[in-house]
Amino acid sequence: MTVAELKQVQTQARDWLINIAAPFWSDAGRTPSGLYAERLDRQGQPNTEYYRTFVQARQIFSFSAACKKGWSGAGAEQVQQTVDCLLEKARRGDGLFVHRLAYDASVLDARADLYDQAFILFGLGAAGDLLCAPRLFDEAERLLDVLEDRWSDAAGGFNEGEVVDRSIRRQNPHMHLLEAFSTLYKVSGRQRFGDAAVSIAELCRTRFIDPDTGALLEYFEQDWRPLADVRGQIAEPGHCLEWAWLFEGLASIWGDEALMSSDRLTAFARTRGIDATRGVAINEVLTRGGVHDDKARLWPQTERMKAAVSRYARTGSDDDGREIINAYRGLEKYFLPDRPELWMDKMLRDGTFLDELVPASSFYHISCGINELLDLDLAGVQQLQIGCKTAAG
Ligand SMILES: O=P(O)(O)OC[C@H]1O[C@@H](O)[C@@H](O)[C@@H](O)[C@@H]1O
Repeated sequence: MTVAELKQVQTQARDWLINIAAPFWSDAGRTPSGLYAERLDRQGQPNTEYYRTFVQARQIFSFSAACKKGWSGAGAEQVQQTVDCLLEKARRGDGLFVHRLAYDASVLDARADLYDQAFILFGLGAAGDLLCAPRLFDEAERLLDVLEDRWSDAAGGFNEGEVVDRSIRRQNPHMHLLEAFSTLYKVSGRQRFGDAAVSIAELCRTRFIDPDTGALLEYFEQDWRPLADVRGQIAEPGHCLEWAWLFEGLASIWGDEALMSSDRLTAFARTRGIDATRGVAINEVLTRGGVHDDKARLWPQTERMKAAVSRYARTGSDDDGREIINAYRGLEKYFLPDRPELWMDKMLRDGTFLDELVPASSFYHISCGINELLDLDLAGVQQLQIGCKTAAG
């Protein structure tokens, strides 16, 4: 692995984001009511059945990121329009946001879900930053007030709300809360968001991570003990790497705890969760050994890349550098060969893909991964490597 190879991957990724994907997705299926497309067919035509609020919030992030990376399309105007639309049409009287909207932005499913609220917080952070609008950070604080008041749980973390089965608890929405709080802290500097991020990180370290293997567990009892059946053994390599990336970003306020957890999560995912034949990160393994779901969705590839990039910036190691390239090459397999602005989501064991609509929701994963990659300061890493060699010699 050479720095030239990493530079080449950065150039390819930037070109894909700025010249191929952002211009296409900002236009295809955008509704007059101010919503981004939810799903497209493989000819690029939208399916208008429903619009999930968390996908809108994810797109707000994606287009904000593309603008910040130099895309000069209609990004900021659209972000403003979609944020306004969500605040006006998707917010309930109690301050929580609904689950689904219709094509005209009327409410289709008024239930509130924690995962959705996490992405609303995240989108408010990204939009507040792009539009230089601190009032959007105020809106995020308002939503956090409601979550703390209504859904915080005595055993730690939050209840999941009105959509999912609440007889079990899951780490997943908490991971996205950490992502949202970290972003809001970074862009607003408000300590409240930093404190909220650290409190979720502590919950992960003490409850979600299996002390024996270092893997991230998924499913829990109400008091955060892992479920006694096989679900309590499931680990998703993509999530292990997603948390590792979040922890790398949290090191400045959480210190060594963050880096130690990232090291263990990454080691588990890389040893157990990569299928060398297909060159991709797979969906699910079991902590006691064995694979639980050998399909490989698109998003674990971007988490593999994000973890590798953030770690490479810290370690400068060849292993992390090579992982960046392997992860990007794995991700490219999901782009349609004749229409690279579109993607497939679920790779099967034989390397073929399920034939389904193209989910807009994956644009968030890809643009987040590319954003991280483009932020990588290769000259800085080279300085770090020289410093390490000098110290060792
Ligand atoms: O299927 P979509 O909505 O694109 O999400 C894909 C995945 O994103 C990740 O960040 C996690 O939240 C996963 O639990 C989720 O399945």
